[in-house]
Parts: sequence; structure tokens; C-alpha cells
Amino acid sequence: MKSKLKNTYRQVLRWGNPHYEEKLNEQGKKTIQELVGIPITEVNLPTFLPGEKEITLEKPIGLPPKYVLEFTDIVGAENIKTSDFDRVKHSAGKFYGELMQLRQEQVLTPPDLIITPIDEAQIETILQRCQQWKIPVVPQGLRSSVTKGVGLPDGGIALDLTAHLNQIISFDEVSQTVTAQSGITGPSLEKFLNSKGYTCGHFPQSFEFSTLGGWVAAKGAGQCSTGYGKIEDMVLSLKAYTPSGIIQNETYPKSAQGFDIMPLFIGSEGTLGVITQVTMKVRKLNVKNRRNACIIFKDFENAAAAMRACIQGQFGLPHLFRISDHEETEVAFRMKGFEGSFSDKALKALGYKPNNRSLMFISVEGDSDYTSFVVDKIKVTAKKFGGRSIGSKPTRKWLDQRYHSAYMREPLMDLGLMTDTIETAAMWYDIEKLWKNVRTYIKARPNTVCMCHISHVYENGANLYFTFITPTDKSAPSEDYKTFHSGLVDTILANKGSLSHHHGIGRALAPWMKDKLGERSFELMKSIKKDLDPNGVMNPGALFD
Ligand SMILES: Cc1cc2nc3c(=O)[nH]c(=O)nc-3n(C[C@H](O)[C@H](O)[C@H](O)COP(=O)(O)OP(=O)(O)OC[C@H]3O[C@@H](n4cnc5c(N)ncnc54)[C@H](O)[C@@H]3O)c2cc1C
Repeated sequence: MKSKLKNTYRQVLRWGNPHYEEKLNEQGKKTIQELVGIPITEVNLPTFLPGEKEITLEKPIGLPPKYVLEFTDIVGAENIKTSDFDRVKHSAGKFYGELMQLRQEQVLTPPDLIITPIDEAQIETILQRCQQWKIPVVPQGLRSSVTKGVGLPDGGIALDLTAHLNQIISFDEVSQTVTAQSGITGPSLEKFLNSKGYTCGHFPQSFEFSTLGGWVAAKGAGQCSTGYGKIEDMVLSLKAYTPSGIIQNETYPKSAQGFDIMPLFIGSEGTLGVITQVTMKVRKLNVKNRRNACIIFKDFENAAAAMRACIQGQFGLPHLFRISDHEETEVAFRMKGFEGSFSDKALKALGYKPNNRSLMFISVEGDSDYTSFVVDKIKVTAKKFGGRSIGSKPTRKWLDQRYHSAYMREPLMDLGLMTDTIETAAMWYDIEKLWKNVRTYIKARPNTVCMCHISHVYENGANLYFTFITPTDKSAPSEDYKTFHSGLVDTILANKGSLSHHHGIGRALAPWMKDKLGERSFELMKSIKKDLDPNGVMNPGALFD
């Protein structure tokens, strides 16, 4: 659905590349219709409006004019935005509840000002003023947060770090590190590193539209995290401005200088200060050595057991290592029109039955001897669990389209379908039960698709990532989501899952933090915040309810 108007809610809510759109083709519509079990016409609008209206805000800027003038003096008028469109654009991330609100063309709490500081000195002054005048301030990357991490419930300042603070600062090829400003986007960082023969190794699905600062602040994980590590495994040092002063650590591979302060900022979600620079490890880019494989299993339980055997096998790590459960495999097969093909018939004949079979995707990077060795070992291990290699093409295709499925949310929401994801970490011991019980909870909704994959894998456990598509209660879509989401989080916690593995907490999961972490730990976290941000102006409401 293309908007003819400029500056619409649709432009704010839509994901990613403004020139790229995923549409549900006939095959896709047929599949969704079969999967949700009711004709698409029945779940159709007007559940969600498309958000095609031009944005006009009822709510005027709440900050007193003298403050606006002060901020203008600090950064210059060219670095302050106040248009209705910009205020709505910076009011939300990509949390499902925010998308629904944007579709309803309601933005109740926009920021007052959007400031794009040009350097660290300006950030320092802005934070001092915010502290002094008790004005909420939210550091923002590209606002891809899916946990309501970037909104401003009480107005205030959206501090956009992407406009100017987006440069490479230094590259140390001897030590294999890069230092960059936090507002740099994934593609800019990776382009620079590729030109030197290196890669950052961090590829979240939002890679093209998220920033280094956002990755660190939300404690993210990329699609190749099994080999390259999660963001906290990559960061060696950082610099952050807090209302109480600057925190910066020196760069060492490891050190023993008392307990570390730097990790406090990884996962701080803008609540402690503004991360301005990050030094991270980089790895050699060895595209030609990359080896891909795809293996099919008779069921998800065997795929998970094989995955665990591989990761605990001590023979090396794949970079991409991912298994899809039976429903995710089925949806992928149907969407791609694989069902009924010659290969499909052959697989069925071999006992890899629809609605049971489960796919594993593998990609290994590094020295060519290493990549061949690891892939071969995975294949041998998988065989013990009934896994059958089906070539490298499905994985190559998966890698080619690795950022595309994010665009499917809009056409599905256009059909009135609640479409969201939730993810958690668990120990291997608990994973199967967690998967089954969360599925049971989700599938208790009639006509619901529930897909799951494991894609961040460790010796001791893994991340479970659920995607669900379900018709929503048209009479009360917000309430319906809220109740369902809350029960979903409770189910995960009751089955020994973490609150999050890589999306972070934001405001969406903050209400569970105290119980989950325990009162003493939670109070300690709050006292650290109180020290760095005495007046509680940094991203209020995120992390701490
Ligand atoms: C389609 C889609 C796919 C996604 N896939 C993944 C995935 O595969 N892996 C993953 O980890 N996440 C994923 N995410 C979530 C999101 O992209 C990540 O959390 C990402 O790291 C956020 O980066 P950002 O630049 O957009 O940050 P924002 O969304 O702008 O901010 C996120 C949080 O970090 C804070 N913050 C941002 N920059 C700074 C800074 N410089 N200093 C201090 N605080 C700061 C903000 O205040 C906020 O609390 C996905 C999101 C979407 C919409």
C-alpha cells in the first residue's frame, strides 16, 4: 500500500528501506489463509488503519520557550527539529503496541524537541541542562527497538545520534579493533571494515537500520553470534557521557583492575547516559572460505539435540547456526512453494514429513581448513540424530534474504493480523519444556501460527525466538495484545526463560524486572542509576518501571 501523501503515520511505522516493500503474493496469501484457518477477508480491516493520514499533532511543545532557546543556543537552530512529523517519528520504535498506536493515528506523548548534537561537548552540555531542569532525555539510534525503548512518555528531548556522530574514529589493524562513534549504522561500519579486509561480525536482522550505540545499549545479538559472539563479547571499551560526568575505560584485551564499570553500559538502554564511542573487535573477512550447509531432521527435538551435540562437541564453532521448528519449517516451505515439488516428495518418502520436519542452517567462516572441518563434523554429528544434508543452497538463499522477512509485518498487519515476536534465553536442560509450553500458550489462541527458531547457541544453552501470527480481537485490539503479551511473558518466566536474550527490556518488559532479578539486585541497579543520573532524566521508564 503506497502512500501518496508525504509525512504520514505510515512512513513512521513502516520498517527499513523506504523504497523496498514486501507484498504478500497469491502464494503467500493462500498460505496465510490456510495457516490461520479462516478466509483472509474475514480477518481483514478495519482492525488496524493503514496509517495513511498526514500527521498533525494536537499537542504543542510542552517545554518553556526559554529552555528551547537555551538548547538552540547550544546546538544551533539547524540541529533542532520540532515539526509534527519529526516529533511523531521520534516518539516510537518498532514495538508492536507502538505500531498499533501509529496505525490508530494517535501519538499521545511525542518528544518536545529532537536534537541532533554535532559533538560530545554539546552532549555534555545538553545532559547538564536536562539534569538541572529535570527534562527527560532519550538517546536514540535508528529507533528499531522492539521493546518500547525509545519513547518519551512525559515529553522531553529525543537525542538523535545518527545525524553527526556517525564516523569511524580509528582502526588498529595490528590489534584488530575499530573505534567508531555510536551513531554509525551497520552498513557504514561494515563498508569501512570490508574495505580494509575485515568484518564487524554483528548482523542483527535490523543491521541495515540500527546503530552501533543501539546494539551496545540494547545488548544485542547478530545472526552469526554463535561464531562471532554477542555484542558484549565484541566490545573492548567505550565512552559514555552521564549527567554526573564522563565514563571511559582504556582498551585492553582483558585486565584485572578491580571490577569493571564498562559492562554497566552494555544493556543500559539509555538509562545511565549517552554512549558516544565504542571500540570493538573486528575479524578478517574470508568470504571465499565460507562454507554453508543445510540439514533436515525428522523433528525439532532431534534438530535441537544435534545442535547441542555440535556446540558441546569442542570441534569449532559455526558462525550462523540456526534451527527452525516444525511450524517455521512448514511455513517457509509453503511460502516458497516447495510443497509438492520433486524434492519435497523425495523427502517425504524418506520420512521427513510435513508438520514434523525441521531445518538446520549452517555457515562457517575463517580459514579454509577450519570451515571445511567444522561443516564436516556438523554433518557427521547431525547424522547420528537422523539429520540429512540437503546441500548448501537453502542456506545461501537464507543468507541472501536474511533481512527481508522483517518487511512482512506490515502486509500481515494490514490484514488485521497480530504479528509479533518474543525471545528468551534458557539452559539446554530447560529448552524443550520451555519451547513446548510457550507453544501451548500461543496456540491456545484459535487460528494461530506459532513459529520458533534457535539461532544464538552456547555450550550451556540457547536463545528461543518465537514469531506468532494471529487474528486479533477487533473490538479491543490493544487490550487483546496487552493481555496476551503479559501472559506470554509470564509463561516464559514460569518455564525458566530469561526476560530477554537480545531485544532488551525497554518499557515493555520493565514491569517484570524487579521480580525477575530479585529485590536486592534491582535496588543495586537503581542506586547505580541514581549515582549517574541523580534526577532520573535518562530514558525514564525504560528498564526500571
Ligand atoms: C525488524 C527488526 C529486527 C531486529 N532484529 C534484531 C536482531 O536480530 N538482534 C538484535 O539484537 N536486535 C534486533 N532488533 C532490535 C533492535 O534492532 C536492536 O535492539 C538494535 O540494537 C537497536 O539499535 P538502534 O540503533 O535502532 O537503537 P534504538 O532503537 O534507537 O535504541 C535502543 C535502546 O538503546 C538506547 N540507545 C541507543 N543509542 C544509544 C547511545 N548511543 N547511548 C546510550 N543509549 C542508546 C535507546 O535509548 C534505547 O533504549 C530488531 C528490530 C527490528 C525492528
